[in-house]
Amino acid sequence: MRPITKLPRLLRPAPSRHGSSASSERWTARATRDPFTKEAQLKGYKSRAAMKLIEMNQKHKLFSAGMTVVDLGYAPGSWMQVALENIAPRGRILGVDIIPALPARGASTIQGNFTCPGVQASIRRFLSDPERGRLRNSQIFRDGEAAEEDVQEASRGYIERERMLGGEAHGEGHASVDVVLSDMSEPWPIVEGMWKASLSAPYRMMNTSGIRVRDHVGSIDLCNAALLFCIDVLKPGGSFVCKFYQGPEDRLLRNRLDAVFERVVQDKPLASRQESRENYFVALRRRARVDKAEVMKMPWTDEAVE
Ligand SMILES: C[S@@+](CC[C@H](N)C(=O)[O-])C[C@H]1O[C@@H](n2cnc3c(N)ncnc32)[C@H](O)[C@@H]1O
Repeated sequence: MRPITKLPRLLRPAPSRHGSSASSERWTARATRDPFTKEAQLKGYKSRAAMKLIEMNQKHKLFSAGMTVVDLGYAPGSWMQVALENIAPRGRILGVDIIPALPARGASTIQGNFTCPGVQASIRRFLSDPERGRLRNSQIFRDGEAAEEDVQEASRGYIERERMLGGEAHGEGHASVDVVLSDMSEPWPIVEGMWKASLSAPYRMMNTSGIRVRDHVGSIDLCNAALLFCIDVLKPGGSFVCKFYQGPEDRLLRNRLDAVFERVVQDKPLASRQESRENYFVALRRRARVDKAEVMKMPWTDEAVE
């Protein structure tokens, strides 16, 4: 294979205002050698993170055609690309991120902090609409003429349309999601390079602070928030993938996941750098009956668990 000497802009860090810094040169040198970066680039993914989800999907069969997926922390959007490939053409995906980023074609997005109640309310509103971001009125313009029944259909509110679909009402997005993905990491501001950001190559915050305990606790908080959300919106049988940085609270998160899902696997995909404490829990088959209060009441320390 021809060696790749120049990385596409999305897979490169933004240079500093004064040209490339030593750290960005080191980053480029490492990325140029990295087989996962090369493969992601060749396959047209927005980042090498795609290779992690591809591997986890191969092992755990997360996706199938027609599914509804929520992708928490989607930017720049490579997990979204992988999910879309597997759920197309009728499947729907909603990405949520603090930063604005151009979504993959066919995806819907909400920009905001997932831990804010207002953002979660917007997600639920999106999920309670059976169309979930699909174009509603396209059929009206078929052959340039509006059929009367199409006009009537388009003018109905979504609650009425859902009622007409035959009792598929999900309330506030309740239990209508097949897979929740969370690759969120507590964001850390980057202090240079913002001037080069655009929607297709978004300004990206750093994923880790370099302070182990901080990265660990921050990631567990985000996983807990995502797990609570899963209890509300995942269908029985649905799956959840969440990233965390290893540390003493992994065990509690694992116990909570065990209470909500029939099978939980800890995974470190090959594309996840060996030197990183990044790990994933893949939780499969959400149980039908879950008591949210009981799950979140679970003891906080390992000693109390045993
Ligand atoms: C590692 S990146 C995700 C990469 C993505 N899975 C992909 O394949 O392109 C983590 C993302 O999580 C987002 N994030 C972190 N905390 C968040 C929060 N509380 N709400 C929404 N997004 C968040 C960050 O802005 C960042 O874009």
